[in-house]
Amino acid sequence: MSQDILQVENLRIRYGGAATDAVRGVSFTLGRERLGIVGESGSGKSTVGRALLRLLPGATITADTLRFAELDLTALSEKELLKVRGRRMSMILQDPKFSLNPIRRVGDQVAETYLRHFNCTKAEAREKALAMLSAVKIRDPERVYDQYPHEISGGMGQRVMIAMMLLADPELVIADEPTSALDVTVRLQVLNILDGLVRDRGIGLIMISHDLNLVRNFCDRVLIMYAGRIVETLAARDLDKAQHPYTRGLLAAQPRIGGPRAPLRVLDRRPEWLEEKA
Ligand SMILES: Nc1ncnc2c1ncn2[C@@H]1O[C@H](COP(=O)(O)OP(=O)(O)OP(=O)(O)O)[C@@H](O)[C@H]1O
Repeated sequence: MSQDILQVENLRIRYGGAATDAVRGVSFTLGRERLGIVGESGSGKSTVGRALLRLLPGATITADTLRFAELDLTALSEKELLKVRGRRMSMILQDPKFSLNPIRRVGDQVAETYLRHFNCTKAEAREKALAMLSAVKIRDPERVYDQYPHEISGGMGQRVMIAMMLLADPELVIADEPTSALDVTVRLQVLNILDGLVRDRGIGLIMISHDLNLVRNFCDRVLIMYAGRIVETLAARDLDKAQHPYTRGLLAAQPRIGGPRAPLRVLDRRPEWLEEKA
């Protein structure tokens, strides 16, 4: 049997009312690895991520295959999805402000994730939540547990979100720009945590990012998306050897610190890149 955690074949997604598909025939597999998805804003990266959790109300999702472990994701009912989301598959978003409930204590929100999926007491869920807050390097978890979201910093909020998403020990984590709002030190800590999950627990990780340096250094493989399609798939270490002119354009458009001053490059876009492959 395949070791892939995820198999995606010919995934198409159209938002309600849109004239064209936001994602147009995307295919890839994910093993127990770190897979980066990069591309400019609007290329469809987040839409692919959300489609895997079927978190796209009003959008039409079709695929020849959309398989997560033994599950056919296209066939799951909403009730079945509730058992999968946050338990076997979870998504870390860029900004904790949109994901934490402002009027509930941080720790209660984390513990609730555990209570929802496991048959345990509130005290056990609290213990689990405190342990996970420590695991994401929150120094005083007891104090943070009792705080409200507005009382903690953005970096801490992001770690709380990550704790919440990892508490139920998921097999697949989709991280959508998880570190772009964080300062450099916290960012490294978060990447270390995610890296440890892949190496020690064998999860599959999808890292959605604009940051080519990040995916080059952190991921095993990279998918490059342009206008709803994957234009190139590469081993992350080979990113600089990319062949597709769009990927080459993305690489060339990165600002370089310390190099000679030069005008920032503008991305070239050609109509033939939009064409469907035969
Ligand atoms: N809720 C929505 N309703 C309608 N169209 C949407 C919605 N969300 C995204 N889109 C459209 O789908 C396309 C893909 O957007 P998506 O957010 O997936 O891109 P992205 O590559 O993740 O961009 P970013 O890096 O800015 O998040 C874009 O054309 C976008 O305008």
